[in-house]
Amino acid sequence: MSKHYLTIEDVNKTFHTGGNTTEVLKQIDLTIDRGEYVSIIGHSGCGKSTVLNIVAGLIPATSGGVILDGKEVNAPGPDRSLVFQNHSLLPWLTVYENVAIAVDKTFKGSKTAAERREWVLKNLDMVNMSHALNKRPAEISGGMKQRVGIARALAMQPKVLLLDEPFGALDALTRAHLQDEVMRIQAELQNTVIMITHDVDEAVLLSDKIVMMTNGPAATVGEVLSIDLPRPRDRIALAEDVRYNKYRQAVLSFLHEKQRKVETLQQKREEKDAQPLHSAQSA
Ligand SMILES: Nc1ncnc2c1ncn2[C@@H]1O[C@H](COP(=O)(O)OP(=O)(O)OP(=O)(O)O)[C@@H](O)[C@H]1O
Repeated sequence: MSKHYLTIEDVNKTFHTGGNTTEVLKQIDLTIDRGEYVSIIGHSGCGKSTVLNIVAGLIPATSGGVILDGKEVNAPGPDRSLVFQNHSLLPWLTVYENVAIAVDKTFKGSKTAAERREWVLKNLDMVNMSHALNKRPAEISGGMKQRVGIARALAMQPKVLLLDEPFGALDALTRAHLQDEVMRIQAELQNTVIMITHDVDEAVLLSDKIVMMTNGPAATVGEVLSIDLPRPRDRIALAEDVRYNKYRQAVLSFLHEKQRKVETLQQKREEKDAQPLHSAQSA
């Protein structure tokens, strides 16, 4: 058995829709240790959310599988919490109630009502939302909603926190602020996190490891980069840091230069394959 906390093993995913077959993921292999913060980065549509949804148990892999803490994942479960880019709070419930509903469901048998209440308050305090307990989602900003979503996910004490572009819809300042909060919380709780992002700086700042995916169809893991920067990390100080800039450059180079080379090679191969047919037609 793998010694890693989470193993994604030879995962392939093909979608069949309306008579079309699309091979989205091909042979995804990835190992993640307990407490690791892992980002997945790759061009739009390559299959990042599909990987996350498979780990969440929301969709099955066509072949291969996911093992979390020694158990195969084949359905959603409270051991994995998912936070989406567009917060998914229930609009008719208050901030407090949105977290309480998840806490009550998860801990009904193991915590008393008073303990559950305290736990909800603690998690909302952790994301600095104690001042808005009785507000409804429509009355708070996008960044605040996202904080409540993160508090709700953390409050369930999942084995793995799955973040699908959690800061994607936020303005730059709110985004930076929330990234700092997530780093602070991570330092305290040592969660195992898989985060999808399009933002190279965000990936380097937050991660222990960056997984770079190749372009689809049939996307796979292109490279895995370990980010060996000491924590706590300070964005201002890091902007001048040679290692930080080297990591940043490595990700940019993968996304823009290496991918282009692969695409050019593919294009040349396709053109070569098409040539006899083309010559025969024009003859
Ligand atoms: N349920 C589905 N049925 C058919 N095709 C799907 C389904 N879900 C995803 N796809 C296809 O799989 C591919 C990968 O989608 P996915 O959302 O995983 O990519 P992504 O890398 O997360 O994209 P983005 O960065 O734009 O959010 C896309 O071509 C998409 O159209």
